[in-house]
Amino acid sequence: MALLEIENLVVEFQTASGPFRAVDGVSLKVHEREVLAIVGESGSGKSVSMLAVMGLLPWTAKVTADKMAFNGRDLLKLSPAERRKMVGKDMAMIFQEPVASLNPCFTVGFQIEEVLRVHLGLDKAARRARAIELFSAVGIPDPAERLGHYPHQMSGGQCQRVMIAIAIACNPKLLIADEPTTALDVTIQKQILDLLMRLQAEHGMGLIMITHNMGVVAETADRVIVQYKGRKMEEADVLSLFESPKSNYTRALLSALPENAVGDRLPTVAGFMVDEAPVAGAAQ
Ligand SMILES: Nc1ncnc2c1ncn2[C@@H]1O[C@H](COP(=O)(O)OP(=O)(O)OP(=O)(O)O)[C@@H](O)[C@H]1O
Repeated sequence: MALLEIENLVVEFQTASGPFRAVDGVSLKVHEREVLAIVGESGSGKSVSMLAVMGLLPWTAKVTADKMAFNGRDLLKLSPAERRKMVGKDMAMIFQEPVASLNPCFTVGFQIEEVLRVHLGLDKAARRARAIELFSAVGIPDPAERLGHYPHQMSGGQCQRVMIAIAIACNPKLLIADEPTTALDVTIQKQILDLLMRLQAEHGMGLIMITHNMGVVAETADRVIVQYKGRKMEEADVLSLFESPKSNYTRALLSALPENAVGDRLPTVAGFMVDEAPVAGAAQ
């Protein structure tokens, strides 16, 4: 049984100019301990499809699917209260902007301890001990002292480590990482990716890595979904995708890697305003 199984997910937003379809019939599966990358350019519906799984979209979004099941439970039938119990505990998400994702009004210690209180019901002493343990696990120096800091007192990389600590606090079965390194310095990006991969392996989590970076895909993923304009264009294991991409869009993404630059001009993904059909089997 897949950990997460989605069939024919459609997300439409009500906008002033009428309905806008951000996700158009995406299907995917993630298994325990598997790393699935969802790759595609900005606006291709990567974040919206995962926010739909988490139940974190605004009321203007209409979410429909033939199936949306997590760990054997039908997400489409869960009450809001049941969903809240699951999100942040069994499935967790980290975001692109770590500083903005934390609440500036509370210490990072309060924020992680609140997750431990709400989801696990730990008492004060146990919460503090576990928070220190989690901060150490994600490589935050002087963890006991750091618990008393506010987000603005920490660097972007440190805040992302805090976000990761919060996300893994309840040992989730599935972690969704939405461009987790994009907002960070290049030097820090690799450290955060390495940390995520180490934690994924240690905890045996399923991991969905949302990215527009093919380098990140190559370093992390077992399987890849290529998304474009809300549709799944191609799905393949990571080696096949790099060695023999089937869709023209995937080929264009790969040829747009900076190492393929000629002279001082970076390659671009051009000419995809024309619609390309998904490759056979991608729509499943
Ligand atoms: N609340 C909203 N109301 C209307 N449209 C929205 C809303 N949220 C997202 N969208 C639109 O849905 C589309 C998909 O957005 P999404 O954030 O999923 O893209 P993405 O592939 O994750 O890109 P990025 O890498 O830039 O985050 C975009 O065109 C976006 O403008």
